[in-house]
Formats: sequence, C-alpha cells, structure tokens
Amino acid sequence: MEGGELPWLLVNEVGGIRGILHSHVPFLKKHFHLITMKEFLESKKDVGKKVQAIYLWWHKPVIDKELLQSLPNLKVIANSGVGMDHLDLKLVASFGVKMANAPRAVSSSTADTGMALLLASARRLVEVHNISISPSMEYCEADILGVNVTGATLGIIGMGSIGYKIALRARAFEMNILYHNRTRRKVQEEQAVGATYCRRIDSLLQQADFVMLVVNLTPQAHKLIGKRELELMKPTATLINISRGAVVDQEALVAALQTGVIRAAALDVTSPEPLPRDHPLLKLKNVIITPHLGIKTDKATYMITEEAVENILAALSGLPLPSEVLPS
Ligand SMILES: O=C(O)[C@H](O)CO
Repeated sequence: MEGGELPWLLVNEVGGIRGILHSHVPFLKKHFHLITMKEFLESKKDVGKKVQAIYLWWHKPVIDKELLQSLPNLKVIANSGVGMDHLDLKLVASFGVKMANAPRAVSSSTADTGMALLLASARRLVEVHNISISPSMEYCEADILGVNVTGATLGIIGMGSIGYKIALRARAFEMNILYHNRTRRKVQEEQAVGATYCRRIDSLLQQADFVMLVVNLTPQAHKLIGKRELELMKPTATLINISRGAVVDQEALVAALQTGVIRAAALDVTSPEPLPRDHPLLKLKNVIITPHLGIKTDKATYMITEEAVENILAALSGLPLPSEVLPS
C-alpha cells in the first residue's frame, strides 16, 4: 500500500478471517496510511517508526513486548470490541501507548446475539432445522418440544450496557429478569426493565430458567461457572454464554450437559476459539455453538471502525479519547 502524509495505521490484514473488512478500507484510507502486519514484517521492521496507531481487529495482531519495542512512535491501540482481555494493558501503558475500545458500537448487536441464542436454544431451532432438511423428515413430537420463553426467568450475570440491553429485550418477551453485577444498578434503571438484583450469584442460578453470561473476563471471572454452579442450576435450565469461553469451566459444562444436570447450552464463545474438531461439546445435541458472532452485523462492524477512528484521531491530536481504557 502506497504512503502519503497521513498517519500510519497498522492492521493485522485486510480481508481473511482476522483481517478488517474490505468495505472499511476506503473509510480508513481517508484518515490513515494503512500497513498490514505482513507488509510490516516484510519491511524488516524499518518502517516501525512511522506507525502511530494500531487497529486490533478480532484480537489481532498479537501485541507483545517485541512488537511494542519495534514501534517507537506508537501512540494508540484501538480495539474492535469492548472486551480487552486479550491485551496486557499494563504492558501497553508502560510504553506510553493509549488504548480504546468500542462500547458504543457493540452493545445492541451483542445483546441481539444473546437473545437469538436464547430463543434458538429454547425452541431447538438447529435441531428442527436439521430435521426439516433431512431426507426422511421423520421425528416424534418429543424431539421438537422446546421450553417456554414467555413467563420464564432470565438471570443475567453482568449488567453493563450489553446486559442491560438484554434485559430490555427480555422484557418484551414477558420474561422475569434477575441480575447480578458487581455494582447494583440504580433503582430507576432496575424498574425501567423490571429487573431484580441478586446480591449472590447462587440465588440467581437457583431461580433462573435461562442464565446469560455477559461479564468481562477478569481474573475473578475465570471459571466463574464450574461444577458447583452448574449443579445449583435447575435441570431444566439453559446456559447462554456471550462473554468469554474462559468464564465457564468447559469440562464441567460437558459433564453437566451429558448427564442432564442442565437442559442445554448456547455458546457464542468457547475456549479456545474455534474448538478442536473432536471436542465433546461439538457432539452434543443440546448445545448450539456460534463462532463469536457477537457484534457481527454489517452496521455494527462499520460503527466499530468509526468508533476506533474517532479514538485514534483524538489520541493523535492529544485530545481525550472518547472510550479510553486504563489498566486497572
Ligand atoms: O468484546 C467484544 O466486544 C466482542 O466479544 C468482540 O471481541
């Protein structure tokens, strides 16, 4: 890609599985000279001093000490999503580099993904689709019986902006809503979506028909849901994870799904992603897995790039970043 007077922005690749979408490139090129990781590495890194910003697309490129050392004029890293668990925030900050995420763009589309998984699992959409396209189309009624969403209790663990938007959607489905969050929401906010606060996760797990995980992956959230927590859930309950795979003890989840400790799981995130093709979760009928679909709509992904550009331009002009993330 040819250069100009524009600031240099490093991206993992254009297109491909881990590359920014081709449709975003004209917009990015209005503001930046783009350089891909491949071009950067092929340049024997001597263009490193030109790079002022990195746009992380689906957690790539990997930001390590070696990369940071080879980019002496790097000012900012913008992330294409809200979760920053793939970045060593302290390491990045120690190089004087600012970081930003994209909370504005992600919350509605991620909440939609959560609700889509909830509905699909409740009504066994993948199984019934497979029956519908099978040559014989033979099935018994029991094979397609789902569970009710209307009137069921949804337990949301993690009531940030995504969790709250899930509550808004669940209310329209006439669900009872419980939530757990480190900080309790204001009473007016709870009332607006009809959500009841559970100080203890255990009590939410015991009451919910659907448990939705929406927490950030912090050290405290690692394997937050393990054997003990799964055993607290109702045998008719469904676990939905749109957070991070590591929030669930996957071995315990497989056992719980195989032995009927819980009814089903719908997972947009796993650990690792994707799972090895022989992983037991891929063989279970009561599991739906999607490939970290999260925000992936044409509009939301574009909004993420717009939010990233806004943050990068602010950092390069020495202005406050609209969605700066600081190491805790
Ligand atoms: O963190 C997010 O916003 C999504 O999961 C993409 O990583």
